[in-house]
Amino acid sequence: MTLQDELLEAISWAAAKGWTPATGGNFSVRTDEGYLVTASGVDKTRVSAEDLLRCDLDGRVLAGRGKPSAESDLHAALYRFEPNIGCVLHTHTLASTVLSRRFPEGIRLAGFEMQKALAGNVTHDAAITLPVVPNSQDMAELAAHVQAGWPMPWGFLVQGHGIYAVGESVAACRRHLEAIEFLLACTLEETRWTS
Ligand SMILES: CSC[C@@H](O)[C@@H](O)C(=O)COP(=O)(O)O
Ligand SMILES: [Zn+2]
Repeated sequence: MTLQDELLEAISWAAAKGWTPATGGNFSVRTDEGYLVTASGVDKTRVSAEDLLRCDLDGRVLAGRGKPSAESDLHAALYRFEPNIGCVLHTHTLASTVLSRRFPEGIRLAGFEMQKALAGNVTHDAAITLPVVPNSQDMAELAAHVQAGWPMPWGFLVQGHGIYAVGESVAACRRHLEAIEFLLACTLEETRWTS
């Protein structure tokens, strides 16, 4: 399968899960020349190859129709920060939106078997933190918030906004995104018990 097809499949998968409401979310994969990213404002349940733009690592459009994602420059920054990042998947989910507002200092996870789906974790018996960065419409500012908390090997949450998952490949990034979403759903449920 080509990288483009892997990306399109990942977008359809995330959209089918209901993680991209009202055109929310953006998605990219690293290429030889930079990255391939979703166009801005498209319905992620109906994305096709014509809705992807080719960009260089400075975020300049090399080819493609329409405008790149409003958050394309953040994708570019992530690829520049870490040469091992091969894919960036961003979703707007209920749990990530609510919990990133409730816990802006980061979301502590401990005792979940699913933590092992996040690279570098081999046991449930560890406390890890999912970073949360303040939201901004200015991608340079948002990227600076992310850089200040780097490294973030699985991704991060943007406050009141959603999840940015990263991974070495599309498959690894999908695993991180799904694990983060599952761990957040568990945490949201537990937060309800205790509040
Ligand atoms: C529909 S609100 C979400 C947007 O503001 C943005 O955060 C987003 O995820 C999608 O923007 P896009 O420009 O389509 O990539
Ligand atoms: Zn978004």
